[in-house]
Amino acid sequence: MDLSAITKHSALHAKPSGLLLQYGTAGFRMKAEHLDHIMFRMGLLAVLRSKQTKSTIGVMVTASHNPEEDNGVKLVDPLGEMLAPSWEEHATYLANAEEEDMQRVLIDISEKEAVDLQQDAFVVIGRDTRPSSEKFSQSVIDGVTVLGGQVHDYGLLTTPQLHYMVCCRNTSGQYGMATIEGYYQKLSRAFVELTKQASCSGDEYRSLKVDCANGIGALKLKEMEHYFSQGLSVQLCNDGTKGKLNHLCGADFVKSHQKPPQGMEIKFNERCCSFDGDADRIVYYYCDADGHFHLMDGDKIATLISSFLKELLLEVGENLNVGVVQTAYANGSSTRYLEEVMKVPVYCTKTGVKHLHHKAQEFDIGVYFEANGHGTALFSKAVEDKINQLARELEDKKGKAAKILRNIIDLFNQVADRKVISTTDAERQAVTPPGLQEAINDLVKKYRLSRAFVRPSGTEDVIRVYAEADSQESADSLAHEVSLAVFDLAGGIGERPQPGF
Ligand SMILES: CC(=O)N[C@H]1[C@@H](OP(=O)(O)O)O[C@H](CO)[C@@H](O)[C@@H]1O
Ligand SMILES: [Mg+2]
Repeated sequence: MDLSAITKHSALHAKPSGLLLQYGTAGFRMKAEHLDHIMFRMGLLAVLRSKQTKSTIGVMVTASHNPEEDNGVKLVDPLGEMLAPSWEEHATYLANAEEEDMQRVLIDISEKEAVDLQQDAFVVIGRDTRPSSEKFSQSVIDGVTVLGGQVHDYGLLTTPQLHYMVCCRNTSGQYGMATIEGYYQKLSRAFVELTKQASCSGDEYRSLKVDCANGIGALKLKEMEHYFSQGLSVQLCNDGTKGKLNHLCGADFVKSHQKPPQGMEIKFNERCCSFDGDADRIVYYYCDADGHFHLMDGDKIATLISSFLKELLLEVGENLNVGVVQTAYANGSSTRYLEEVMKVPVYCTKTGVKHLHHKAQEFDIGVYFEANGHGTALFSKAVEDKINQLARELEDKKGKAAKILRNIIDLFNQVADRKVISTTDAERQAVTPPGLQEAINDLVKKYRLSRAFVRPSGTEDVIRVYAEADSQESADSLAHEVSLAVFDLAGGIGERPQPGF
């Protein structure tokens, strides 16, 4: 380690004094103006992680669904998973070190993790379309190079694409080619094959309106469109030519407001979907003949995927262990349906893809989705080998089902992201401040089929309130009452919460 070079370069990316940040639900997120030092330091950390794992590490510059003025950064571990929890702690430690402590902190982390400093390091970088992202990826590159690491900057990428690149590079191309071309080829081939195998493949099933949240999804879908040939026709809305990133559009807006995004006109039965700012969430929706809006969120997607997989497995005659993983934000009726009707075991983890991903790895096939549209299906290596073999050996109906399963495996990009209020029981119960959980319990009792919980966000400076009940009015009213309890018991500031949003 050239310690004097590190000190010199670090001073060019100086930390605002007194600023303390934490590696949260999905990395660091903040107003962009406070983040330059974090970018440089995450470049340094990525080199140490790369040396320790002797693998390529990814760095994604994005703040996903947050407003355009924010930015953020997350590290991607060797198999495309989110950074290991112990390294999240190192990230927070390094992010908060004062300038004069930088050398000591880097040495500390290297010693704790037995990093061989002589080892080569390789880091790949991607970024979203925020105005601040390009400059920030330069700061990451500065951090990587000053510690002697090599860099490949992929430039503009979606988060799932960066995860894919990292996995390809660390599996010597077995997962796919580590190029944008390789990504489009692998996914579109599986998709086109699947549409040929599907029983309903008329034209009306092949068009989709896509709300791209005015973000990176628009650029990348435009590139990918050509690979679908006749398989899919997409119409892009909110493609970034006019509107602001994530403003009144995108998956987060559609999910939390339960209405269509601005900038998209929906006709009866048109198939529509929304991405978020880094295109790692998707939610689907349509309007019925009466103009009513129907959202197919992560809960619904998980239910559809797991029932489809179970049907195919029954067809091929394989009895595999399929599980679904959700968070506390999953609607109670989806959990009941999965457990009682589908007879699928359902598990609840803390918010954040890393927690769901980890749990889903325990199954032969683990389907996980956050209600907001983050998710995928994971197939164990043994299951993947078995399905490949069945697809080769079986014929007729069984063979067809095995081939469909084979294409589904390729289509799901399986590499994944792995204060005053504190919570327990997968965040469904508030432990502090005293009296808050009791107040919530009393409010929930007033409504039928209701649930409610609160937790501090890990990506924004807010407390999130969740409520469900047997009608929209009851859910809104419960949400309002719970937010008042939070305001009163957790020291709310500013105006008291108003009903509705
Ligand atoms: C309720 C909700 O949607 N929370 C989101 C949000 O985290 P918070 O910690 O709630 O701010 O952003 C995360 C990253 O995108 C996502 O994984 C998570 O599901
Ligand atoms: Mg995102």
